[in-house]
Amino acid sequence: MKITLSIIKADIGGYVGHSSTHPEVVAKVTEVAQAAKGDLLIDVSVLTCGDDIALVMTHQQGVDNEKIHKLAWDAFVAGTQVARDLKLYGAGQDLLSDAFSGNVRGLGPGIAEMEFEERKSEPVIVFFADKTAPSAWNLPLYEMFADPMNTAGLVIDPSMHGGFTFEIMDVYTGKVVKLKTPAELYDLLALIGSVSKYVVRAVYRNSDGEIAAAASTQRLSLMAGQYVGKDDPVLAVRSQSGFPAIGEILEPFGRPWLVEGWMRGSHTGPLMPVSFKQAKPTRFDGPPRVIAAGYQICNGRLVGPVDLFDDPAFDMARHECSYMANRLRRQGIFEPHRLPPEEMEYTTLPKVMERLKDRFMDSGEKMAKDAKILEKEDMD
Ligand SMILES: O=C(COP(=O)(O)O)[C@@H](O)[C@H](O)[C@H](O)COP(=O)(O)O
Ligand SMILES: [Mg+2]
Ligand SMILES: [Mg+2]
Ligand SMILES: [Mg+2]
Repeated sequence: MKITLSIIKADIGGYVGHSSTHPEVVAKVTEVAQAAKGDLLIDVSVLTCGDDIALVMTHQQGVDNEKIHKLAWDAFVAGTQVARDLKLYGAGQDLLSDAFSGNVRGLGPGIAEMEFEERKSEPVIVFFADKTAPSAWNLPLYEMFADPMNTAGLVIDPSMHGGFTFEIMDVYTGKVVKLKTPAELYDLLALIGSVSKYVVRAVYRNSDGEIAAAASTQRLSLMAGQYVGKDDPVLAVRSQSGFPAIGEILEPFGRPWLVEGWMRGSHTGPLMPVSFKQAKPTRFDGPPRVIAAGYQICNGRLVGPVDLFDDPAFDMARHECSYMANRLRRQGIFEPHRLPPEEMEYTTLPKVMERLKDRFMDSGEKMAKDAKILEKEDMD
């Protein structure tokens, strides 16, 4: 049975500020999506992380389907109305357009979709993060699908031994390139290590071309031309029997690393793996959070979710994140905690620079340097 897994997410209003969602808003979004069950949708499950809501949907309409995208859009529009009635913060924040036009791509919401033949048993993990960018998935996807020090199955399991192909997107041009690992591993790392420019869009198994993972790659600031909140990405990963085991997929999150986002989308911070209940970024609007929702898909039905980071085995990672957060917060507004100027292009920082530009005067340094050059030219 061929099914499509579509995850479409948006921030349509925060409670309180940008920290969480309001139950009445989530209930409205759920109600609209549930109404399509048995007709357009086989099943739907609603997840929240911070101030974002994700619709995890199964259906048989294929990817980029207008009806599915419109359903998600309508659910978010209905939820926005509830957020407005409650005067929640940033009601309708990620709905960048007044009207739906064929596809939610480019309209604000994040999308991760994949179509596949449902296996005898189909375990899937949906990761959902708040206060960060799609590039947050670059490092863990590399570890899950290309690093045998993380994923033992790459060495031990014959069905994974052929490796995986990564589809990488340049977020500025929208161009994509496919790189095959292990053969092109170093080329892959040369690209995805540049997290502000390249993001992983999908991963495929080399032996048969089966899709293994799909991620949202939408960069809100590039769509809106200014900072309107962080992208807060989603990622779907298929597991077991020729794909990495659940434990291999979760393992990268046990050793925290730094991602971009956090306060005002302008800082570097650790990505903290948390339970559904702890997905409320409060300290300095963070640190960035990620949840992992496990499902077994049964004839399209989403059996789950299981809260996979609700596990004491991730306590150490959470403590480590708090420790890393303390160390970084000591830097205050100074780089490298605050992102470099190129990354601040879509925030209000350029406006400050513009206001100050005419106040820059020649310093004695430059005049002295110019005088030395003239002196040298005269002597020559
Ligand atoms: O990045 C943030 C929100 O991101 P999000 O809505 O989760 O995409 C926050 O840190 C805000 O930028 C910050 O709280 C300031 O918000 P405003 O007062 O400018 O709305
Ligand atoms: Mg928000
Ligand atoms: Mg958010
Ligand atoms: Mg956001």
